[in-house]
Amino acid sequence: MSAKLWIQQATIITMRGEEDVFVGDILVEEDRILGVYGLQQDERQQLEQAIAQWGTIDRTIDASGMAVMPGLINAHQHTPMNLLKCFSDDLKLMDWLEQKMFPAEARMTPEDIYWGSKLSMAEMIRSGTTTFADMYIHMNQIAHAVEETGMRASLTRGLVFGDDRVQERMQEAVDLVERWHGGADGRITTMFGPHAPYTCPPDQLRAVIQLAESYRLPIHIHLAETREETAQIDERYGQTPTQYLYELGLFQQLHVLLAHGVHISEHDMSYLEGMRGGISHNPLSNMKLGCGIAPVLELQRRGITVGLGTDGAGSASTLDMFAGIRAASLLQKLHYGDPAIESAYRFLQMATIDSARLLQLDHEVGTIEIGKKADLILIDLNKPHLQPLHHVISAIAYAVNGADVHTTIVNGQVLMHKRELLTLDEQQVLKEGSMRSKRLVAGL
Ligand SMILES: CSC[C@H]1O[C@@H](n2cnc3c(O)ncnc32)[C@H](O)[C@@H]1O
Ligand SMILES: [Zn+2]
Repeated sequence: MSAKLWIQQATIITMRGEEDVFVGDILVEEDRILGVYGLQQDERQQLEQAIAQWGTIDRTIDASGMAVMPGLINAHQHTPMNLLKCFSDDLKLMDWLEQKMFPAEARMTPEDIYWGSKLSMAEMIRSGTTTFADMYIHMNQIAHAVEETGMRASLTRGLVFGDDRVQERMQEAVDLVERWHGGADGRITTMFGPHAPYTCPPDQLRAVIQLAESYRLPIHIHLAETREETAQIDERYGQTPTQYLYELGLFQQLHVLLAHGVHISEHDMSYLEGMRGGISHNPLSNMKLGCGIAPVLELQRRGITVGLGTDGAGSASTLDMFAGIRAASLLQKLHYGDPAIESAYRFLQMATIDSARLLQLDHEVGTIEIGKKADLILIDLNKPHLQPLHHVISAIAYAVNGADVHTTIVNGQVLMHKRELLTLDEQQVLKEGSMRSKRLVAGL
């Protein structure tokens, strides 16, 4: 249960500035950070006073030899796709979707979605992700899984149009929003989710934009993932995918979470400049599907927020955001042929506070600050691949793996401690996941 938690003697990485790294203690009361204390004498006195006022303490965690940082925020995911991981690799996006994913998804029952999303949540909690943005079907099941696991999530009913079930799908999107926005003690928020320019014709896209505007909620959509998408949208509408969304008015009022943004030209960027929201960069998925390298640094130079996601495990094969951070950084070094092109710290920001901005949660999570939600991870640094520790930020960006996460806390609740999952029956999740995945992929 959330109550009074004292994290002692950690290397605290607040993500409020590159130099804001120090050894100290954190007090958590209920769901929020009550205090952050360094080793200076006055801060020690403040800590002692706070502890004295508390009286009883529910839990102390000795975090010496560990780093504590804000939980990672995966800005683009399809959680149930963990059931479809590593069964159909080495295909191009459209072939992979049409020949493998869509047919497997057509077999998915609500129970499959529930267990597939729980499998992803187990993997995320284990690897230090505390919040994720999800776009999928049967979202009620995912919301229940979020409620039970204690994670924080932004949920979206993905809308693929192309048959006569448009109204039914729109209604499901509305039902999700009405039932779950602000649910699970405020840990769940929602968005509207037209899937992509190539699966959403103009009339339907306009209808979703109107809906989102009437609910004052954001939109989550795939954009400009492949060259094929650019060619297809050009053929249909004589526009780039970014221009297509711009001309439909997507960027006028709404906060928009764009997934991928790989094929965005200099000219396209002028459509995005000043937009609310931004782009989830998903380097693992982009590399695996051979999509290309997103112009991350150019977008950021134009003031467009770029956060970090994995995409579903069906394409990324892993939900380990530390692998995503490393990939994002190495890709840009390689792309520019310049190892100094961007700092390690900047990529950690993308996975924390910048992703939080994309989910409109930056007032609550993404940094360690008094009054913010206690979404924290402890990383065990006392390992051969992390020692000697010259520079903790470099170690986290280039050498830490999800398996180094020792403790995961969301909303003040400890979800994993000493690598034991506390809100999930891991054996049951593994068993259900493996059994269900066999049926979904049989013959595909
Ligand atoms: C209708 S729910 C979401 C939908 O998105 C599909 N999907 C998974 N990964 C990607 C990707 O990289 N690009 C586009 N669409 C993707 C998933 O299979 C679901 O059908
Ligand atoms: Zn996706």
